[in-house]
Amino acid sequence: MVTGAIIAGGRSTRFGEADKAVAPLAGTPMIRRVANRLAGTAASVDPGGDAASDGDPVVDNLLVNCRADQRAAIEAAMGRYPLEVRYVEDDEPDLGPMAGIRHACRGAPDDLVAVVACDMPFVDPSLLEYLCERAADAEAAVPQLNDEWFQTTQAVYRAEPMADACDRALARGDRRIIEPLFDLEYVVVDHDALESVTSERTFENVNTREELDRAARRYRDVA
Ligand SMILES: Nc1nc2c(ncn2[C@@H]2O[C@H](COP(=O)(O)OP(=O)(O)OP(=O)(O)O)[C@@H](O)[C@H]2O)c(=O)[nH]1
Ligand SMILES: [Mg+2]
Repeated sequence: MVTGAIIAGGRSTRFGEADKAVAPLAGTPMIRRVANRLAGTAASVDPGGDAASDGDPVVDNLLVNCRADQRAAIEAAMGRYPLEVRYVEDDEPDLGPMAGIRHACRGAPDDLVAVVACDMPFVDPSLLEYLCERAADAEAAVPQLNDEWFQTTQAVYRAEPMADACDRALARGDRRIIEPLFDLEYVVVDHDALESVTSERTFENVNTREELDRAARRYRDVA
């Protein structure tokens, strides 16, 4: 069983005043686009697009991690899902994405946690399925596009060991998102493996208004 965990506790500073998690992307809040892809829900709940998310859910439960002050807007932005959606709030804000992943792993009802940042609206469900397979005999499966860049915010973790590793890193004052990995038995999913299951678009993330506009144009193309 797998929990799909959307990490949304950031301040969206490059985006401006608004919270990018709930910003409309081609008419649908970005976080909902991410959730739709995990939940396999498409036209029925999301008129106007996202054919790419049509299909079976790749997760058994959904979880959203955010700050307490974001919660109401995010709940309003999320769709209705046949899966349970849990909300896990940061106990202390602004500790960074790794602290968000820690909360997600602590709050997940399943042993495996497929983490996706709220600003990755093109996340490919088949990649998440593949990462879950690769994590079968490990504590994490993390994509690596080139020699140094680990895609830690679109990766699969085993809930308890990852939460413990995050706690240890944070306890020694290290907030780097990569840090807990070195404490785990992790599998690197390299470029060739990635190429066989998905395209780099799955990792495209939205940081600015311009990137949101560009993503919206692409969304209309794939819908
Ligand atoms: N829980 C939690 N999540 C965070 C935090 N900072 C970033 N994130 C999430 O991590 C993911 C990647 O972070 P960024 O792309 O830097 O997003 P951001 O920090 O909101 O945006 P910027 O302020 O422009 O850097 C996004 O899904 C964010 O919501 C944090 O302090 N706590
Ligand atoms: Mg940031």
